[in-house]
This record gives sequence, C-alpha cells and structure tokens, in this order.
Amino acid sequence: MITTSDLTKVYRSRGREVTALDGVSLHVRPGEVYGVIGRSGAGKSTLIRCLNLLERPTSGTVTVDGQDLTALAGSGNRAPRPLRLARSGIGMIFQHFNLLSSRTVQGNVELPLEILGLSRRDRARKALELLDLVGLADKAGVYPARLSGGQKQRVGIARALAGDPKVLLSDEATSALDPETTRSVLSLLRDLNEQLGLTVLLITHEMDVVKAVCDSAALMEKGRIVESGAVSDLLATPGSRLARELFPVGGDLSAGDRTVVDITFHGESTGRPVISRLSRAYDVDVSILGAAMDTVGGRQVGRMRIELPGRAEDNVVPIGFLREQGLTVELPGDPPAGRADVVELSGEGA
Ligand SMILES: Nc1ncnc2c1ncn2[C@@H]1O[C@H](COP(=O)(O)OP(=O)(O)OP(=O)(O)O)[C@@H](O)[C@H]1O
Repeated sequence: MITTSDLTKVYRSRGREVTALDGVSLHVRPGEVYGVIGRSGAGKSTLIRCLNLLERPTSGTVTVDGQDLTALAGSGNRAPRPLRLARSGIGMIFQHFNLLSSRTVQGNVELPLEILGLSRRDRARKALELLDLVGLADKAGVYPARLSGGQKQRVGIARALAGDPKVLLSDEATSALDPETTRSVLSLLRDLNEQLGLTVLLITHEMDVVKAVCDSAALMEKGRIVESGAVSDLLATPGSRLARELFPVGGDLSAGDRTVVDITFHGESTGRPVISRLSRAYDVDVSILGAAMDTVGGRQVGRMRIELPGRAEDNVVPIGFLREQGLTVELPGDPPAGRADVVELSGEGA
C-alpha cells in the first residue's frame, strides 16, 4: 500500500547539509498497522512528511496505493491539484492535533469536506457520521478548548478520515497523551484499521506504542532503516534489536562457568512446561534469572532468561532441546554472528 524506494532527503541550510533520510526503502502492506520507531533526530518526521509530499524528497520514490506521488508536481500545502487530489486518499493526524480553535468540533471535521466541495448538507451528514465513529457524536457543537487531549485527537482522527482515505499517517499522535488515553486512542486506531481496512503508518519514539498496536515495525537510526519486519517474526529472530527493546527480558548476565540463555515463547509454545521437561530430561538445575509474559501485536508472548551450569559447549544438547520445542533461543553473552547491517524480516512482497 505504501512503498518507498531509496528515499533520501538532504536539507541545506546556512551552507550546511543534513541528510535526514538516507536511502529509505519501506514496504507497508494493505491493511496493516506499521510502526516506525527511532530516537529524536532519526528522521521519522521527515519520512512521514515525504510520504505525502508535504516535503519533496531529494531523490527516490513514494508510491501510495499504486500511485507514484513523486511523479506529481509540487509539494507542501499549496501543491497543484493532482497532488492535492492524490493526498485526499491519505489522512494524517498530529501530536498537537492541529485543530482550529475558532471552529466547533463539527466545523473542524467539515473543513476537508469543504475543500472537497461537498454541499453543506452532505458535509454535516458526513461529519456527524465520522464523529459517531470516533465516539464523539455528542460533542459536535463544542469548541476544541473544552475537550480533553484524547477527545481532541479523536476529532483529529475524524477529520483525517473525511476524504475516505485508504491510508492514515500518524505523526507521534499519542505522544502528548497520558498512558490511559494513549491506550484508548491506539485501540480506536486498531478498530478503524479492522473495520475500514485502513492501512496505518505511525511514527513514534515509544516502544509501548509498537507493542500495543503494530503488526510490523521498522527501527530508524540516522536516516536509515536498520531493522524491519513483522513483529511476530522479529520476536522469533535471535539478535533482533527491536525484539530485545520491545520485550526486555530482565535479569543480569552472570559470569563464570555458566551459560545464560534467553528464550522467547510464542504461539503454542507459551503453554508448554518446557523448563521442567528440560530439567528432567537432562538432570540439569535451571535457574530463572528473569521472565515476563506480555501481549505484543495482539498475541501472547513470553520471554525468559535462564542459566544452566557449565559453559555453552557443555550445553549444546539442552539448548538443542529448547530449539526443538519451537522456542527462539539466544545466548546473550555471544555477539550475533554474521549479522547483516540491515535486517529485513518482512514476508512476501517486502
Ligand atoms: N527543515 C529542516 N532544515 C534542516 N534540517 C532539518 C529540517 N528538518 C529536520 N532536519 C534535521 O533532519 C534530521 C532528522 O529530523 P526529523 O525531525 O525528521 O527527526 P525525528 O526522528 O522526527 O526527530 P523528532 O522526534 O525530534 O522530531 C535532524 O538532524 C534534524 O535536525
């Protein structure tokens, strides 16, 4: 649904060049919620602004729903009509909501419908439908100043859906909200994704957002995507940084004649008594250093850090047993062998 190919953006100001995007190739499948995560300055905002041509990339292409947006002339808010039309298929929500304080809630949602040229009656009907969809039907006549942050973001979402977009871009949409409101806005995004088949690309600096709602994720650093893939694949991949950050296992690495093993349980393996079987089968004392269960991307996942007596070479057979049980097994003391610079774990079509 969204594909970028070798996207670069170089800013030039006061004789200095900043490469904000450095060859970003991204593939977001129709109907998925895709999170781009990275620290401040990684290039996330630049990426999202290049996706809808609010900024023109220096090179590379952006295709949304089969249309190459970079082939259309212009950029920014005052772009020529073909780009503005293409953009009506892409909704966007913002960290600080960007509502007009002089208009009521309904007036804010009607704004893009006015630009699309709908009659007063059709605008009102559509705006009320959208407000109902986001749970704010009773706030149509209220001004934004009287709304909570979560309600303002719901208005932002209703407004973003006015042009019946297939794609919704979210620029840190929950960063200004408290944890509970964040959860309810993310759950609304997930509902809209499921009900309307909406493809959602969100940028965030919070791992919890990715954990709560994303099917796929990409880690961005210094303008580059350094790792990407379906969250469930990432969790099953030894050495994945995203997996480690999404789901830190806890427990210190101990030194000496011991082997520390990180295990990820997912799918059917979460219910099996694997550790007691391991202990019985190999007559080995297993120490549990840290463990947690959580829901990631709507699926239950468990992580555990255990310690076995003896060095790694002495534990090849018990470790093999764990792998045979369908678990992802990592030896966190070892550097990941032969890892490529960029890890791409997406399934077909990526
Ligand atoms: N208009 C601009 N002119 C010059 N440099 C810019 C401009 N916009 C962004 N940059 C630079 O590009 C780099 C990426 O910035 P960007 O805002 O995309 O990162 P980010 O990951 O979204 O971070 P944040 O969450 O802090 O906004 C930074 O070094 C930033 O200073």
